[in-house]
Amino acid sequence: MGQNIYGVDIGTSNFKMCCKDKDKIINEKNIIAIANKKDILAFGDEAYEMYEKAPEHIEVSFPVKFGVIADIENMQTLLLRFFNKMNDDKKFTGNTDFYIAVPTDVTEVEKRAFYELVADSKVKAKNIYIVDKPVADAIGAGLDVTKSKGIMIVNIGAETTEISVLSLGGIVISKSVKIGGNKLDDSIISAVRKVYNLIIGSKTAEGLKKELGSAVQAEETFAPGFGRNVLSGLPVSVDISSDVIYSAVVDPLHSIMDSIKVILERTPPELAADIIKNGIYVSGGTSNIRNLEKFIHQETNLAVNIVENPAESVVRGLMGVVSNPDFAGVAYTPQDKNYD
Ligand SMILES: Nc1ncnc2c1ncn2[C@@H]1O[C@H](COP(=O)(O)OP(=O)(O)OP(=O)(O)O)[C@@H](O)[C@H]1O
Repeated sequence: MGQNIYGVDIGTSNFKMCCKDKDKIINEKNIIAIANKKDILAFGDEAYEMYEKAPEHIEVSFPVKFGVIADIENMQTLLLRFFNKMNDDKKFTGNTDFYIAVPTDVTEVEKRAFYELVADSKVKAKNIYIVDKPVADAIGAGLDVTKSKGIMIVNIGAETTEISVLSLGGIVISKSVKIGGNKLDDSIISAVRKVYNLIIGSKTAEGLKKELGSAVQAEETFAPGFGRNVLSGLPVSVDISSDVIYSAVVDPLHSIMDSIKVILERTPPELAADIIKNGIYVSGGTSNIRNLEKFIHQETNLAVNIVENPAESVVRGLMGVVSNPDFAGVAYTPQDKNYD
């Protein structure tokens, strides 16, 4: 009988899982495709291929909305599928412990749902621990969260941005706003329709964001956008300008900036001094957008550190908690926090 330890970061757009004994991270779309309301056709990246393309009898859905679990049954199925994939579909017979990253600025019931998801699932976890997502995020960024030093970490995901100030292994302030990469995609869809009379899907918008997106205005480049012309109704390909994409993404980025400024204003002065010295740490998939560092620096005058491989920072941090005894104190059970 072996024992293995898994870390999970259940995001709105992406599911991330790692395992202590395997040098492997699963990072796939958190999505499931079900036919005739009962047959699982595909999950993860394979199901995402079907998104916005499937006929009526196939439902392709994301079970997490705005960072919280909206569809427990499908999320449990996905957890088990990803767990089996991590184990190469071989039956694992030993003990399994789970470390789950949980957002902080949500209700206790919503937090507890993450615990129950794993507790009630067929992964048969022996022990389940919770780590606050911003704490795991900072550890994944390579920071020592246990010191009496203020750390500001901003995670810009798909539907939420979590802005937190940490010290001594705990959260001093944390605020979650419902703006992330998906808002940028929606904004691109509207702009492309307005400027080019072109209706595009969300996958095309996401592709344009990755290819042309920038948080500050940069030299104009073009990429093809495939969609349907509003007037003729016919499918067409149009060369989309990076200037149009920039104008679309800058508004939601400014809204995120406003929330960062609010948290900076509320940060106790001694911790603010540490943030001035060390800068702001930025993670989450959306922090991959070009020139974000420059944009946040222009707005705050603070140094900005974009975390390496920012979408996987939280799940890396969970493995940091497991492997470094100095971080043992940041993991807890619902009983410890009385949200039982
Ligand atoms: N190169 C890139 N440029 C811009 N955005 C990107 C890039 N790569 C990924 N993204 C965006 O990152 C987002 C996914 O990030 P992440 O995996 O951190 O989110 P999540 O954890 O699923 O969401 P949430 O934190 O809201 O629950 C998507 O909106 C995606 O389009």
